[in-house]
Amino acid sequence: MIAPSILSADFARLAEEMAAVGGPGRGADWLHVDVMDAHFVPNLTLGLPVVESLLRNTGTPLDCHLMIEDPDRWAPGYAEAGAHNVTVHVEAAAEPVALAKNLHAAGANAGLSIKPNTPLDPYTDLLRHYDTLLVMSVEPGFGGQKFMPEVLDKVRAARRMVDTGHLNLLVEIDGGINADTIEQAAEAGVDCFVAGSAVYGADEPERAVEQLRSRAADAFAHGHR
Ligand SMILES: O=C(CO)[C@@H](O)[C@H](O)COP(=O)(O)O
Repeated sequence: MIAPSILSADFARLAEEMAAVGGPGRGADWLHVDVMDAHFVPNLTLGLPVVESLLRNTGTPLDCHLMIEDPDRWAPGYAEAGAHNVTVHVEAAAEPVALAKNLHAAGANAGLSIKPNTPLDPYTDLLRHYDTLLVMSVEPGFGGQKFMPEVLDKVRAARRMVDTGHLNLLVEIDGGINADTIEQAAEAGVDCFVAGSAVYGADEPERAVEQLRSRAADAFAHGHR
């Protein structure tokens, strides 16, 4: 799956930018929306009122990545608004099990994200309550950063736990994904790739999505033969 990150889109033309990457069946599978509060990360983007408008203007499922403090308080609002997947950071959530239950009760899938230096091991039991694991492959906060291949060990570990039935979730990766880096991520076992600058920085964003998808599919098959 490919989830273009609208962080790299033109914020004055978000409806057109979402349409430019297509939708289910042709183009983007999900649209990735980075919510940043200038506290959990040193950047400020958008919040619930904008997400509500985005939901009214697209049929593509929204994948909301909350890089915010106190997600226990704020994340359920994104689920109630109709986001398909709401991801919170394990480093910020106070009661992640209760939070996942609240997200499910509000009708969304629950995602848990880990920063590059956060280990996976302490959270594997917790992940049984989640539908998505978002492995950050850059320090969260900004688009256009360099991919950190060292996080792929966490992807491989998560993939093994999914393939052996210990976990039941999608493995997602975010940060520095482009035509050069997507193959190693796919070989490690990623299911869903977030890409911002590689999609919205391309001359033809929808074509960039399809190129990423085809490279990932070939590499995934290669890594799991
Ligand atoms: O969450 C983030 C950044 O914190 C990402 O979703 C970025 O939007 C990815 O941008 P690229 O690295 O693909 O340019």
